[in-house]
Amino acid sequence: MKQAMIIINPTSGKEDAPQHVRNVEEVLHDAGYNVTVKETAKEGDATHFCITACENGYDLVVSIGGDGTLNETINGLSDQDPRPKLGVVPLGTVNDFARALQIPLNPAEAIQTLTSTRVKNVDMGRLNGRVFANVVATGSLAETLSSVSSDDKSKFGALAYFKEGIKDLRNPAQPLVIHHDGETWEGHSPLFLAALTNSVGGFEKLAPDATVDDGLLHCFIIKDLTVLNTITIGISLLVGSLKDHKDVVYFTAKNLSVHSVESVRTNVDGEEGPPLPIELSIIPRHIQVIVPEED
Ligand SMILES: Nc1ncnc2c1ncn2[C@@H]1O[C@H](COP(=O)(O)OP(=O)(O)OP(=O)(O)O)[C@@H](O)[C@H]1O
Repeated sequence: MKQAMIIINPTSGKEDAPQHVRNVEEVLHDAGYNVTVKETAKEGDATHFCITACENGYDLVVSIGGDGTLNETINGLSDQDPRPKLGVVPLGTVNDFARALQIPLNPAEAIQTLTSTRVKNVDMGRLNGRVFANVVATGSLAETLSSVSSDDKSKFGALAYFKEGIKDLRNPAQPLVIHHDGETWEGHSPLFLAALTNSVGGFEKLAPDATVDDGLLHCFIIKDLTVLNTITIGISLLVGSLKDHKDVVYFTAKNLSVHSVESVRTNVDGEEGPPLPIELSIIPRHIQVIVPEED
């Protein structure tokens, strides 16, 4: 019999993960899986559960939670061989990974897609020793956006980031040095983003050219943030033209590093990451993710 592990974070999003578990168990059981359920109690649990699943030859791991739980799950999967397939039931407040893969944001619909026969080989990013699935952000605005509360994200969706971002106008941009593919960008920036997928912070058109298997980091440097350009940058973010904004530098890369003479923090897949310096690279088409059948 095939083996599946369900990894569930009971605190994700609206904290309604436990009520979906029975449904996931039933769907997977009907599809011929023997199912083990593991509930996380703290940071790092999802990674450890996932490593155990790999070591015991599981065929499928399902992450039920937000992008943070997903990040921990892929950190358990990434260095194992062989690796189970990954299923995702998005229950967080943002769910960028599910948005990028057209996995339904409605949990009941997402659960039905777990038996889909369609699988996509998805790029992962490496940041120093860890792996990420969606985005790395750094700079003062990234720090401010990290402090957006789950309550606000649930209430206002992606607009919660605008609400918090406006406050950042008071903070000075930080000095960053970014090396990529033999080039260097040096200057002050309130925000540097490296995205693997089109959806960042729930903004599905932030990086419209990014596909989950293109082998590229899509990078944006905001050069300046003023009252006036916050509005125009916000509009470009919504309509999918951020890379063309006059105060934005855009490039793609397979490897890059970011340094600063100041102490600067990062945000990785929506959770606090390590401080600078960071080295980023792509692991192309690394994880097999179950995605909905094509229409
Ligand atoms: N039982 C638990 N209690 C508290 N925190 C937990 C528990 N289990 C896991 N965590 C931590 O919660 C973090 C956030 O979880 P997750 O991303 O799934 O939810 P979210 O923050 O509501 O969603 P989103 O990232 O979409 O906003 C994870 O990175 C994990 O370390």
